[in-house]
Amino acid sequence: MARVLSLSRPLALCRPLGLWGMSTRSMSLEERAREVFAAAVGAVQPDRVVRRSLELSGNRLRVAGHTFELNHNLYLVGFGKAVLGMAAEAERIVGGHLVKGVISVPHGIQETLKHHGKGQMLLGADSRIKVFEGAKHNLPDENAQKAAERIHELASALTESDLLLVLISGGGSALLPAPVPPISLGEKQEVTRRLAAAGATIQELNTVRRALSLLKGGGLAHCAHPAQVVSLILSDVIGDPLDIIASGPTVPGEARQEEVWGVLERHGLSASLPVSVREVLGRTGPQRTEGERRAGAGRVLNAVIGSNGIALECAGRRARDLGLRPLVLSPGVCGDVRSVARLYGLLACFASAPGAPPADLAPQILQLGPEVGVASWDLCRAMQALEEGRGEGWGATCLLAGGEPTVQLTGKGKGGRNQELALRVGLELGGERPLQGAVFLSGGTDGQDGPTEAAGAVTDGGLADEARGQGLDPEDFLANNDSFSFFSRLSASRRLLLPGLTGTNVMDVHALLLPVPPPPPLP
Ligand SMILES: Nc1ncnc2c1ncn2[C@@H]1O[C@H](COP(=O)(O)OP(=O)(O)OP(=O)(O)O)[C@@H](O)[C@H]1O
Ligand SMILES: O=C(O)[C@H](O)CO
Repeated sequence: MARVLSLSRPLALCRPLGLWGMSTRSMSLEERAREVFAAAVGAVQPDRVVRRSLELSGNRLRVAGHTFELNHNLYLVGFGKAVLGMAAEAERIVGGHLVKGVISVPHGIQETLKHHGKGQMLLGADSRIKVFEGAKHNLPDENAQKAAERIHELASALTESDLLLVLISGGGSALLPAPVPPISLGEKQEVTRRLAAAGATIQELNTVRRALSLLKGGGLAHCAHPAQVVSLILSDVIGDPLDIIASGPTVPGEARQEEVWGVLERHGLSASLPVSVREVLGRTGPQRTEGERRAGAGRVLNAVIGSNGIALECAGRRARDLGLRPLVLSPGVCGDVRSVARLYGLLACFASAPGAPPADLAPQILQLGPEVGVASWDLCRAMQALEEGRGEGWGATCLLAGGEPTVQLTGKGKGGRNQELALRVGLELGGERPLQGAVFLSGGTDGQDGPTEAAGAVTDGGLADEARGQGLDPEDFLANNDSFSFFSRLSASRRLLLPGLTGTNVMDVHALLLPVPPPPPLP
């Protein structure tokens, strides 16, 4: 088995950002929600996650509890949206031993990071790492394929005394296209595009990609054998599954043909595949011998160095510093934004009811759990903590969650899942019995929500009245998936979350700030 590690104790490095030093008492709940989000994003900055995972002392490199000898035998490859910043930091730490490197990063990213003043995420002029930009619009293209070829060449030339540092983050699949011959890049693009359009999940999409690629599904580790491979992974998938993140190029495992065909059939592609794809999928027998597979796997260390869970833990720390009572619900929230919004609305009612919460609330909350990827156990734990919080004398509770809900796109408006979720939660909080003071924030940690310049939005129960007072009907905007236009036109955009491109991506962060409920009315 390849060694699989998750660095789950990053708390010493949760550094507060932003309005640090300002008296927390003078901050509104909305300001605190924004600070908590900034802390979540700060905790998973590419340079920071690499800094806390690589420790060089003399010629010894320590990674995730393992030590490797460096002797000008280090090579580096990487692919993903956050990889430029990861590579810049890695070179600062181990550059003295680095022979050469190749990374594949999104089209235009160097210019964008420069423009946003993120110089620490750029490589120096004398860098030994060659940068390829490609995969415009997150689709594999010829530039990304060239990068994949260089990465393939570099890995294939390594020897037993070499160490290959692999930097991986979300978006890595599109940035490392190496179709198994005779599949052409165009054919692979077509299969991926059709699967995505048919609504395939990232697990399904990457199950197919692993089977059609030379480098995915452990292919890169296989090429690098007999060198030692160390992968540092910034996860953008719920549950941090190593074989799915960027399609697992350093996670050995044979493609399970039935699973691949199952996905293609489910999404109506199996009867109309290109001949080349059929041929590759029809090949029988293991493509690598068992001995090769075992040998390769033994020299691979995969370490998750940044994830939504880590971002939430650090956000919780910051919430505590800001006088809030942190409560992490789950880093695995998924499902339709309508159900997710309903869940947060119900949890807010549960927390805010004067005296004991109404008896019918807990069953309704538990019933929604499976639809939104949250285990009953986590919901029970959260409800218990909310009840206990009433007697503890803390200020507001900051309920934190993360993940990647989905939006059913039926309209033609401009928006993103975070803005749509925030709008829907705002309406829930202002429902039949408006909840006073509760604030909700939803933001994409990459700083970009859908095709908009915002990361998300902050709302509360006063949203609907505020909008109607300005002649805006929230329901009309929702019906057209037009949440960005809604928030742009409302109160001079003050509810939008606009951090700019952050250079990282561990999916979305949700923060529901719940003030202490009023005491029950006197009998
Ligand atoms: N008008 C809209 N309203 C709401 N959601 C939208 C709209 N247009 C696109 N989206 C959603 O935005 C998402 C795509 O945007 P984005 O690139 O931020 O997410 P992503 O593909 O998951 O990328 P990443 O993982 O890098 O965040 C999809 O979930 C899509 O449904
Ligand atoms: O690159 C990919 O495959 C997705 O971002 C999931 O990691």
